[in-house]
Amino acid sequence: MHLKSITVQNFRNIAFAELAFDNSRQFFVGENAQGKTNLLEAAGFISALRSFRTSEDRTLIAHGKAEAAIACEIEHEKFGLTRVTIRLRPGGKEVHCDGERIRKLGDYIGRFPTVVFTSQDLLLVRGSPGGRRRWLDLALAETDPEYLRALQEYHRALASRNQLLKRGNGGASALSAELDAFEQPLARAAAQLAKRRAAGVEKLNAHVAAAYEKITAVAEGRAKPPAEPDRIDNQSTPAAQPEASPYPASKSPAAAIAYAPSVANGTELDETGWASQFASGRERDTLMRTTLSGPHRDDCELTVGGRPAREFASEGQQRGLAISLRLAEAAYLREQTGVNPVLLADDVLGELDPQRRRRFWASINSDDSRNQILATGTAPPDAELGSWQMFEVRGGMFS
Ligand SMILES: Nc1ncnc2c1ncn2[C@@H]1O[C@H](COP(=O)(O)OP(=O)(O)OP(=O)(O)O)[C@@H](O)[C@H]1O
Repeated sequence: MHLKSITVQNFRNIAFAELAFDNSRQFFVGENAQGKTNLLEAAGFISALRSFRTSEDRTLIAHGKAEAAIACEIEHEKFGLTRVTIRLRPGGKEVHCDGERIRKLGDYIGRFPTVVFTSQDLLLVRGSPGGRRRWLDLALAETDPEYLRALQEYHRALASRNQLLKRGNGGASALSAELDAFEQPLARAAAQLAKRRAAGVEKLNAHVAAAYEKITAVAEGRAKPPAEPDRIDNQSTPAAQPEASPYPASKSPAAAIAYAPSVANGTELDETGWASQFASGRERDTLMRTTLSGPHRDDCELTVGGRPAREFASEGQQRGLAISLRLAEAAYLREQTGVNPVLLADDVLGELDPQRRRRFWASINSDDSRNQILATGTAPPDAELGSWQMFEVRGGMFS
């Protein structure tokens, strides 16, 4: 899809901006705190009706204003020319798509995919599991309405179960009838989530590996196993040298993502299996006053050269991996929906070393589909990155 225009009103520090985009890529240049990210945030809002920076919609409304608005004209692979308008008020949002009021997120999410690249993406690699789960949930929810339904059902049932556990009067046996009632939908949704996450991550993994290989000179090959712990010279044993590997270095996967469910055999459990799983955790959960395991505690394991990226990858590799996750997300969305997402690159280019930066752009440009890219920076892009439609941003004004 292609954003042909965007109009933004009372959105953070943007009082009013009406921007028409040509068929090339758009670059927003300006000093810090001028409104560059705010514009990308508004553009990204059309995908899942949420900001990529905050879950608090009210913070998006300009100080002292009653409401904010975003309107986009989109050239879309499936729907043709489409107009989306969004009004944000402290009490909620109102969304229209070609004049039709959207009432359910499930009827809308995934129609207009965007993928955002920000400096915060490094947290996908280095941060806690919650960030990776949110990333995965969004990619899967945007491509699979059943996934979104299961996710919503799971979180509703989980919140009710936790509320009950917090009250906790009388221990697990006293609560058993009520727990039964909440664990039924919880188990149904958990079985769906685990199965769909496993399948989704497997597909994403192929894209992560391909993207990482494209943007990284895969000279890293197959990493050496760690030295034996009782050797004080910190040398690998001869058997652990790379030539002992049964795989040629160039064939070993450089980067990978794997589903790491919090319940080890979670992907094999059906609804009944999950129900007994939750039931068996009642004593412990009542004591701790919360549900300690389940899909809400899942993670994704990221590796480079077969080793956990968080502990062993270099800073450059971690940045490369974070960007690969986003490129993989874009490829996955395109593969699953047939719609080419708009890429929103928020000042990430400066953070990559020149070689990875070149490869990043080459990997995007080599794509048959040539995604539209809206990018920001405090300085104009290098000449080698080709031509852009340039906008200067100052105090929430665009010229
Ligand atoms: N609700 C709001 N109402 C008015 N202004 C706001 C609101 N929320 C944020 N701002 C202002 O928006 C500005 C930040 O804009 P933005 O995050 O787009 O910066 P930027 O141009 O991307 O800068 P950087 O290069 O530092 O990321 C700040 O001046 C901030 O005070």
